[in-house]
Amino acid sequence: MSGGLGTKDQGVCGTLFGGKRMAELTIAQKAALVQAKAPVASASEYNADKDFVFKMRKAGKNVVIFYGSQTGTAEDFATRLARDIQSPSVRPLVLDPELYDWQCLAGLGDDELAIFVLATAGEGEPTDNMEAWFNALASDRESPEDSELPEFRQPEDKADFDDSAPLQGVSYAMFGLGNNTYEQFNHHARVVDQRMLALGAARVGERGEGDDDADIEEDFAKWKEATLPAIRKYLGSSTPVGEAAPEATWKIVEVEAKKAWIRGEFYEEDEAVSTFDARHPFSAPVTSALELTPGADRHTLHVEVDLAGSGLRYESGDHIGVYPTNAEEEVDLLLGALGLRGRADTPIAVRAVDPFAAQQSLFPVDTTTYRAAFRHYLEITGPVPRAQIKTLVAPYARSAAARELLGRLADDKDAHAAVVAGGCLSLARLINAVHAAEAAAAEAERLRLPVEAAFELCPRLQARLYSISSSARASPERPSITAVVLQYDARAPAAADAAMGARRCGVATNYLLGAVRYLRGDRAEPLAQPLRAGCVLSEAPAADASAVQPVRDGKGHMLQSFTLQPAPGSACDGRRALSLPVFIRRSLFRLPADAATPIIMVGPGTGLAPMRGFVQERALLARERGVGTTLLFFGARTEANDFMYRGELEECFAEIQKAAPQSRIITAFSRDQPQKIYVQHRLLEHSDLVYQTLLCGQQKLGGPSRAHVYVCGDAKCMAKDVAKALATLIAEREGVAEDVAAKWVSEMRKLSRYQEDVWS
Ligand SMILES: Cc1cc2nc3c(=O)[nH]c(=O)nc-3n(C[C@H](O)[C@H](O)[C@H](O)COP(=O)(O)O)c2cc1C
Repeated sequence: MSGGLGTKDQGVCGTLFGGKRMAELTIAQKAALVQAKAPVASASEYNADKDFVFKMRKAGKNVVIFYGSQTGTAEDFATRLARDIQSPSVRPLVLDPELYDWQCLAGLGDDELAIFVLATAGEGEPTDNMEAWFNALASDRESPEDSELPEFRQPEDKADFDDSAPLQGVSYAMFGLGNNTYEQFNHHARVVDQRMLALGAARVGERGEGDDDADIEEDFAKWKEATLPAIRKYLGSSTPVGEAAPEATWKIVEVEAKKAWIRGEFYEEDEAVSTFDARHPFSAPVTSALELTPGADRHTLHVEVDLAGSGLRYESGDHIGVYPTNAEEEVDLLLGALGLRGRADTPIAVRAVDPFAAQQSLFPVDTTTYRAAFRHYLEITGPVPRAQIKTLVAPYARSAAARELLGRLADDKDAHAAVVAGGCLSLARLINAVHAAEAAAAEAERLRLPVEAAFELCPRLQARLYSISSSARASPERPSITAVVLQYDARAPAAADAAMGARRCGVATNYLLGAVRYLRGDRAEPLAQPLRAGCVLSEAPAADASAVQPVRDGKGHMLQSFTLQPAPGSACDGRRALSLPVFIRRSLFRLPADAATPIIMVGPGTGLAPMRGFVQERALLARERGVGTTLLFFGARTEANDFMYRGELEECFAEIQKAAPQSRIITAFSRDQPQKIYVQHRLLEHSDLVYQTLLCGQQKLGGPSRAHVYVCGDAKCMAKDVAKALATLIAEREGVAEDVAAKWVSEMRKLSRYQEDVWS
C-alpha cells in the first residue's frame, strides 16, 4: 500500500493511533465495527460479543451507560457519570453503542438500568456511533412517532414478553447534549426518549437537556443532582448521593522500554490498517501549506493533503478530521505542575483497574510515556469543570489554603465562572494557582495531584473537523483545509502565568500553523539535536526542556512548538516533508444534483471553505455542461488584507458567468467604512438579484424556492441573521407576512434546499 501505515516513516501514525490495537481486536469486534455501518441486522443473527446484557451480567454490572458522541463531550460525560454513580450496588459499564446490538435492549431486567448520554449532530441528526440504533428505534425520520416496531430479540427470561410493547420492564435514564443555536435542539435525545417510552420502557427521572451555547457543565450537574437519587433508589442502593468514594479507574505501570525513543514516542512497525477512519486516521502527506492573508492581523491558513493510496474518498462539502497534538509548552506546563518533568519520558502502560471495563487501555497504544500521553491523547488546555475540581482535585488538598481555594471553586458556581472559566484555567494552570495560594505552606503540605487523577480528569484529545475547501471534482485526492488560527487573552485577572501570560491558543489551528511554519522554513535556529526518524519540532526546542518559552511574531501571535510527523521524501529545501493524521467525515452539505439549479452561497470568513469547493465545481460544470446562476456572498474585515483566494475565485466566476451571466461574487468588508457591513446587509441590498435567483424562472415564489441556499460560518449570529434577512426579503417581494416567509425558509431546510454548515 503506497503511503500507508506499513511504511517505516509513517509507522509513527500507526503507533500513535493504535494500528496494532486494531489487530488485537477479536474477529467479532472487527466484524462489529464493519457491521455497524451496514444495514440493521435482523433479530435472528445473534452474536454474543455484541450482546451487552450478557456482557454486563458476566462482569457483575447492573447499569449500562451508552454514549452518542461526535466530538467527545458525551463520551466524557458518560465516563464521569459512571464514576459519580458507582457504589457497591450501582455498578456501571460504559459502552459505545456502535459495537453492540440494539436488539438486546429488551433483555434488560427490572434490576438493571440503561442510561443514554446522547449528543445531537448535523442538522438534528444522531451521532455516527448511534446511527444504527437511531435508525432502528426511529425508522421514520420525518415522524418518528409513526416508526415501525423494531424487532427486538425476545429475552429467554421474560415469559410475558409483549411484541406490542417490547421494552416493557426496561428502565432507562436520559441526558441529551445540544446547542440551542441549532434549529433542532437536542433532537437526537428527544426522539430516542420518545421512542423508548412508546415501546413500553419506563424513564427514571426527567430527561436532561444540556445546552452547549450556555453552560452544559451546569446543565449536566443539575440533571445529575436531580436524577442520581432516583437512580440509586431504583437500584435499591442505600449509599447517599456523593458519599461513595470513587474508585480509581486507571492504574499506571512503569514498563521496560521495548524500542528506540523519539522524543518520548515509541517507534514501531505497525500492521497495516486497511480501512482508514476516525479510529485509524491516515497519515496524509502535506502537499501545500501557506498563509492566505499575510497582511491581515490574524493568520489564515491553507493546508492541502494527499490521500493517494489510502482508499479515502470525499465529496465537495464533506469534512476532514485532523488529529492535532498539544503544544510542547502546554505539555511542559502540565508535566511541571504534576511534578513529572524528571520522569516525562518514562515508558508506561495505563490499564483499567476493573478487569471487566469495556476499555482496558486508556490510550490506543499499549506503551507510551507521560509526555507522549499528554501530547497526543488528552485534552489538556480546556478549563477544568467544577464537578471535576470537586471529585478529582479537591480531595488531594492538604494545606488550608488549597482546601479553601479548591472548595470555593468547586462549590461556588460564580467563583468558578469568574476564575476558572473566565481565566480558562487548564489543569496545569489550576494546580499552579493552588501552589501560588499555598506559597506559605510547608513543601510536604502542598498539593500533589496524582497523575492517575490527571489522566482521569482530562478528556480524550479529539480530532478537529474542518469543512473541506476544495472540490472533489477538481482535486479528487487532495482535499484542503482553510482555517483561521485561534488565539485570545483570557479575561480573568488571575489568568496570567509566567510562561504564556493570559494568552490562550486553539490546539489544532496552532498545530497547523506550526506545520506551515516548518514547511516554509520559518524556524530561525537549526535544531539543537539531530532529527530522529519520527518527529520534528515546528520551532527550535529550548535548550532547557524545563523552560519551554513561546515567542510572539510580528502579528503579536504566540508561536508554540509542536511535534510534527514527517512524511516520506523531503520538501524542496531539504526539510523533511510532513504528514497529518486525517480521516473523512461525510456531510449532507451538497450541491444540487442538477447543475442548472441556481445556488446562493453565504460564506463569510473561513465560512468560505466549502463554498470555494462549490465554486471550483460549478466552474468545471460550467465548462462541461452549463450551470444555473451562482451567487457567492463573502465577508471579511478588509478588502486589502482579508480577501482570501481572490484571484482564483474571480477566475472561476469568469468561467461560470459564461454559462450563467447573472452569477457574481458580492462582498461585505466590515472594516472598510465607518459603519459595519456584513453579508446579511448585502443580501438585502441585492434583494432584486437574490429574489430573481430564488424564483428559478417562475413569476412568483408562492412557497419554498427551488434554488439552493448554503450558509457556512458562525452559528450564533451570522447564520441566524442570514436566515432572517432572507425571510425579510422574501416577505417584501411576495407581499406576505415575515413569519409566512420564515416558514418557507424552514420548509426549504426540510427539503435540503437551505443547508447550513455552521459552528458556534
Ligand atoms: C457539526 C455540529 C452539528 C450540531 N448539530 C446540532 C443540532 O442539530 N442540534 C443540537 O441541539 N446541537 C447540535 N450540535 C451541538 C452538539 O450537540 C453539542 O456541542 C454537544 O455537546 C456535542 O457533543 P459531542 O462532543 O459528544 O459530540 C452540533 C454540533 C456540531 C459540531
